[in-house]
Amino acid sequence: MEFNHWHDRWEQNQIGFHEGQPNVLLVEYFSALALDKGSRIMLPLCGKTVDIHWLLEQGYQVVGIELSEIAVKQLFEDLATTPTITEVGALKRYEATNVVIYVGDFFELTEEALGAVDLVYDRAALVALTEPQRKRYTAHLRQITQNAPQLVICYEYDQSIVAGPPHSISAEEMRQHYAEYFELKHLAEVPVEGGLKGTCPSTEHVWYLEPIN
Ligand SMILES: C[S@@+](CC[C@H](N)C(=O)[O-])C[C@H]1O[C@@H](n2cnc3c(N)ncnc32)[C@H](O)[C@@H]1O
Repeated sequence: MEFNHWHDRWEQNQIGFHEGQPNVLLVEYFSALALDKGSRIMLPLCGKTVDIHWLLEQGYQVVGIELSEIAVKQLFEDLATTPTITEVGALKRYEATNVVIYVGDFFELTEEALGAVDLVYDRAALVALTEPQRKRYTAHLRQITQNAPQLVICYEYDQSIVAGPPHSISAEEMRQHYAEYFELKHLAEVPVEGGLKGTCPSTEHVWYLEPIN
């Protein structure tokens, strides 16, 4: 059912979540992480985000996973590069210089297929999922990335006014998923201009999750 929702949205081009420019909070807060050039950044549930272009331009490697092959085909068209396509278990692997994107269900992605990751960048991934899925998602993400640090951008608002996705993620929920494994650094809270979906007052939050060793 959830899969159909996202496939339908891509087929009908109902992708209001897709930003036509690099995410402003990514651009503002990324440099503070002082990540070495060439580091490998994972984008779960990546869509065809322009953030991938921006990260590549900054000299990073990108690995992502996205359910919709429509999105992944459009991403490589936008990147103006022809990927090599192979099959890896239940997933398809699109690869070009410095970028690997898996097509399929995030929960099918293994640690072996993913490879080493220096940072997870989660923009609109956690918020895309229902509460039971979020518990599975955070556990699986931690496992396949071996608790790599994360930059997380998510929304918070009164979920009784607007139904998700995007779902509202409170600080308490972030702690429930991650506080056992990471120090949670709250980098910013920014009001969403005009409210969520143009109606509901909302804030966008930026978190940095630093692994506890
Ligand atoms: C809200 S969008 C965000 C996309 C991207 N992160 C961005 O910022 O534009 C969520 C994306 O997750 C994808 N998705 C949903 N469930 C998924 C799953 N189980 N595995 C992989 N991708 C999934 C959807 O197709 C959709 O493109």
